[in-house]
Amino acid sequence: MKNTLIAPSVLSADFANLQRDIEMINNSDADWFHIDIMDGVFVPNISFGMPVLEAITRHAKKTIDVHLMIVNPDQYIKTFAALGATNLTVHYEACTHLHRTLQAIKAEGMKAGIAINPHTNVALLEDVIKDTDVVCMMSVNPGFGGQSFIENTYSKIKQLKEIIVKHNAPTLIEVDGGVNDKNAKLLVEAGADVLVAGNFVFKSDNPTQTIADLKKLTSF
Ligand SMILES: O=C(CO)[C@H](O)[C@H](O)COP(=O)(O)O
Repeated sequence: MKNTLIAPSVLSADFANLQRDIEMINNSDADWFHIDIMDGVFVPNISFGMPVLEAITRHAKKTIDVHLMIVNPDQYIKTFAALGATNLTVHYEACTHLHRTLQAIKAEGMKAGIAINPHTNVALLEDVIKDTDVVCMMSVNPGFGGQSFIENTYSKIKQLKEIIVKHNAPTLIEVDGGVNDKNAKLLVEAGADVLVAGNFVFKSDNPTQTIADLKKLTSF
């Protein structure tokens, strides 16, 4: 039985009612809180920073999956560890010494993740895959929620899964961007382990039910 992990993206939450939305996730079938940190440099958007993350982790009762869409992520590893991040994911495209960055994340007691943009070939991860706990595969261009899913993601997942199996790596495949009820099962069949969903969850009439439906749809 495949137990797919569901990670609602807080980026799409109602920030005027953030505690309400955090409690919704706490009480739902979701597995992770997906936290999108954007600096306005690596991506053309600024989301939120440490004060908001501190407020989230004060109330969140599930895995805190932090996705850094920032330049110079090495500068902030200790900060996010202190704020309670469970997973810390950096962008391949933002790291000069990626292997060292992964080691630094683990040294702070966090799971180490690598995110790749739609244009980045998964083969570039082969030499660090055994050191990687999560690969966050962007299925939209990073920076905004509510974008359309990029279709070649399926083949990238299959290619990445082959690399993970070849190296007997502990790596989870997380898909981030444009996930919905139309592509979720196909993504899991291609090899995805974790599905990030922002707008599909938070813009629905009943986010709790939407999460439950996604979980049921992808656990088979
Ligand atoms: O990383 C992100 C944007 O850069 C978001 O997590 C991603 O887009 C999820 O939002 P949605 O499900 O609405 O696409």
